[in-house]
Amino acid sequence: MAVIGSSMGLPSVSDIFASNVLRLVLALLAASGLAGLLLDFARMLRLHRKMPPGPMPWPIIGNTHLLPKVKPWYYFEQLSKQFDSPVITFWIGRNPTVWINDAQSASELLEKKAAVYSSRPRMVVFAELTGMQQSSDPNAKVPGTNLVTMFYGERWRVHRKLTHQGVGLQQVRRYRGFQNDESKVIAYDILRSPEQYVAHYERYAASVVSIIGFNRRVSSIEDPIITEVIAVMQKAAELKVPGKEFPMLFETFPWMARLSPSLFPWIFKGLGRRRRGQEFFYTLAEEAHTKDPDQSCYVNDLFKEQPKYNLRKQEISSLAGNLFGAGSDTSSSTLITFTLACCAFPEVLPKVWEELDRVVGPHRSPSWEDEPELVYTKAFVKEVFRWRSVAIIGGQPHAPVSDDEWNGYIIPKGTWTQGNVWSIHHNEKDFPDPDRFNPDRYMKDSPESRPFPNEKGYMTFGWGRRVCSGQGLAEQGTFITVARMLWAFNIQKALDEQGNEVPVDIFSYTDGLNWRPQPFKCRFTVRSPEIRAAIEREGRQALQDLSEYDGESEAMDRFFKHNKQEA
Ligand code: HEM
Repeated sequence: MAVIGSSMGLPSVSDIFASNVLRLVLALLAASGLAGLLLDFARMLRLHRKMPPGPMPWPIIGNTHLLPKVKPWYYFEQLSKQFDSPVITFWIGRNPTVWINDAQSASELLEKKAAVYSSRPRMVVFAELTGMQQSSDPNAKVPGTNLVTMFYGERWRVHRKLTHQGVGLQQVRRYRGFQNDESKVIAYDILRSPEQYVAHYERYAASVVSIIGFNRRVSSIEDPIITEVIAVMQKAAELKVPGKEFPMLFETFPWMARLSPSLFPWIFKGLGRRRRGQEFFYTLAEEAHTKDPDQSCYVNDLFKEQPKYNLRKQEISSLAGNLFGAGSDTSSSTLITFTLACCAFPEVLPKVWEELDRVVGPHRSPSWEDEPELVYTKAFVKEVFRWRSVAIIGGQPHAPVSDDEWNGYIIPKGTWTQGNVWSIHHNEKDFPDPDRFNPDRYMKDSPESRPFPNEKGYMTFGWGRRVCSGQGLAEQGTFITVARMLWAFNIQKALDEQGNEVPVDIFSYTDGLNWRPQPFKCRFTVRSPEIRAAIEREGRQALQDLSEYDGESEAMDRFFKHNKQEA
């Protein structure tokens, strides 16, 4: 019968058996997939109950569907109010992330328990796929390369120590001379081409770290280190923000990262650029070292330390590159924010001018020695750091090295823990009328001053053991530059063709985790003929003094020419 059936086009017994087996296998696969999903969702629900409050997660996608397209820090501030808790949990895919929204909780968790919150979470895209890796174990199969993303541990300590040898608090006083000179050049440049003020700030910031790192100044706003590197940093900072473009899939299902890169060309194209960037900084370092191995600069120190710490090529590259990556976009964006604040809040200027005119006068610009007497100017600088902090979600996330507890809630080991600096600096309780730029809140006896959990009164540079390595350099440079710009110019809104002021928007910022104001026009008017003469005299002298750092980089020319050809 079976033979007859088969010859008539009916399935044979073996066919029926095979298709039943296939169905069974498929059913088993589906059942085990479903069981896995249910188990995973049960894990999510269990954690949801134990962790700080937040919206109910869905299986697999968590709360991802709730994420706004851009600037999620506003949304997390709202969530914190909605759940009446300064610390909230938000599920990005299958992973819980914790967002800290006020200064007291940030201080309790990230400062007082600095030893616990000293690590970084696993970052599949930004550390593993870029080839940087995160292990802090020097004997790991694939050790970490960059201190910014490295897990807390032995290798991270070596990188942190080396970075501090370059830009630590003890070191940065030595840089005051050329940092001050580069800041004088900003004022001189703005006098001559005020419409390019952003490029002047960027040149200044890049030049300071370039002298520290490579003993070579960045003398032109056309230098590719500005036009290319800062642009790449801005793009990378946008991608790192959880939102529409955040490569959530890889973080949620890390195994996907092992699939062929050709399946995700849009992501891997960007990562390729980043890899080339890593080679680029090594080439620059090697060039500076070969030119003058005895010259005192950071990369020469790194080459000296290389045998002691067994530094790999990629590590030298990342240590040198971090000066630009972490230090140039952040410092220049802070100065752009300062300029916006002057345009939007002209009423704060007369008080700071009164102090600068009294302490400094019109015949020379402010100096480091004036600092103790420039009390209001220092309050002004603090308010610049607070008002629109550049690292608006505190840079990279922290992660606890062991399970932790906060207010009876659990925060498991390795949890992505982010200080929402926007919310921290925008809290009415600590900073009444927070969108108003108001240096008075940093004056001790002012009725607008409020207690804060740290002495500085802001959390712009992060927390605990991962606090910004370049904080001293950035604070000292921002102080001298803001003081000089305030002394030199009346910075105002631009005028249109009819002579009316063009309004500025204090909410119009870029979307990256290092944000800056969207381009806006403004007016720089020198405050007096005596001040103009002083800016010109000091600017010329500064350029002369800085000429010892002038020089071309063939490696850089080659790299950017090659890149242009490839593009
Ligand atoms: C206004 C300027 C700057 C701001 C607002 C800023 C802010 C930050 C923030 C918020 C972090 C993360 C801290 C944390 O995880 O708790 C950070 C880390 C870091 N910053 Fe800065 N930064 C600035 C300038 C600089 C400069 C000039 C350098 C070096 C030349 C630098 C080097 C670093 C490094 C190496 C890290 C990683 C530290 C680690 O993970 O251990 N930064 N910065």
